[in-house]
Amino acid sequence: MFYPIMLDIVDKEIVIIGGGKVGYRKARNFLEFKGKVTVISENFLEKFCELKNKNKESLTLVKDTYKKEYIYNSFLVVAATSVESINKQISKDCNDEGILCNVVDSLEDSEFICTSIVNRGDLVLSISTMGKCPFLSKKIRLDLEKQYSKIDEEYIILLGEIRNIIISKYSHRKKELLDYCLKLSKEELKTFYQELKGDKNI
Ligand SMILES: C[C@@]1(CC(=O)O)C2=NC(=C\c3[nH]c(c(CCC(=O)O)c3CC(=O)O)Cc3[nH]c(c(CC(=O)O)c3CCC(=O)O)/C=C3\N/C(=C\2)[C@@H](CCC(=O)O)[C@]3(C)CC(=O)O)/[C@H]1CCC(=O)O
Ligand SMILES: NC(=O)c1ccc[n+]([C@@H]2O[C@H](COP(=O)([O-])OP(=O)(O)OC[C@H]3O[C@@H](n4cnc5c(N)ncnc54)[C@H](O)[C@@H]3O)[C@@H](O)[C@H]2O)c1
Repeated sequence: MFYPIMLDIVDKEIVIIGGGKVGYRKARNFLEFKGKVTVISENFLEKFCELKNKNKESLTLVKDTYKKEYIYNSFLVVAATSVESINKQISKDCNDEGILCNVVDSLEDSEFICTSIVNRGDLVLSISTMGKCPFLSKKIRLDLEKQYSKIDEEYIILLGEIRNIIISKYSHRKKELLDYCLKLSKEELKTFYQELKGDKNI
C-alpha cells in the first residue's frame, strides 16, 4: 500500500538513472516542482537537450553507466533504466543507504510510486491506481484537466485572498460565503474581492 503525501522537493537532490522515455517524464515532473535533478544515463533521448536549456541550473545530465556513488546524498532516487537487474541493484543500494527509491518496472521494489498529476498553480490533483493500471491514471488526469480547465493559478490565489478576508471579518458566515464563492466565475470573483476589500455590505 502506498500513502499519498505532498513532499517538499525544492532544491533537493533527485537522481534519476535512465535517460529514456520514462526517465524523461519523471525528470520533467520533478523539475516542475522545483527539485534539483541529476540524470545518469548511458544514452539520452534528444528531448533532454531542450529540457536542459529550460532548466540550466536545476538539471544535470551525466553520460555514464550507473555506479553506486551516484546515489549518495540524494533525497530521492528513480531507477528508470531498461535493464531489470540494474534497476533491482539500484533499489538495493538505496535500501542500504536509507534513500527512498522508485523503480519504474517493479512495484515490489518501489518505496514510493509516481502519480499522474494535474498541476494548476496551488491546485494539485494526484491520481494513482496503486500501480494496478497507470494507463487509467493517465485517462483520469486527462478527464480532470478538461473538467477543471477554468481553474488556473490566478483563480486559486484569488480564492486564497478571499478566504483570508472571510475568515478574519465574516467567520460566522464562513461556510455560506465560501459556498457562494465557488459558484462564481473568475471575473465575478474579482468583483466580489473588491467588494470585500472595500467593506461594502456583504
Ligand atoms: C501515472 C504515471 C506517472 C509517471 O510516470 O510520472 C505512471 N505511469 C504512467 C504512464 C504509463 N505507464 C505505463 C504505460 C503504458 C500502458 C500500461 O502498461 O499501462 C503508461 C501510459 C503511457 O506511457 O502513455 C506502463 C507501466 N507503468 C509501470 C509499469 C511497471 C509495472 O507495472 O510493474 C509499466 C509497464 C511497463 C512495461 O512492462 O511495459 C509502473 C508504474 N507507473 C506509474 C506511474 C506507477 C503507478 C501509478 C499508478 O498507481 O497508477 C508505477 C507503479 C511506478 C512509477 O513509475 O512510479 C504515468 C502517467 C502520466 C500521465 O498522466 O500522462
Ligand atoms: N513506470 C512507468 O511509467 C513505465 C512506463 C513504461 C515503461 N516502463 C518500464 O520502464 C523501463 C524504461 O523504459 P523507457 O521507455 O524509458 O526505456 P528506454 O530504453 O527508452 O530508456 C532506458 C535508458 O536507460 C539507460 N540505461 C540502460 N542501462 C543503463 C545503465 N546500466 N546505467 C545507466 N543508464 C542505463 C539507457 O541508455 C536508456 O537511455 C522499461 O523497462 C519499461 O518496462 C515504465
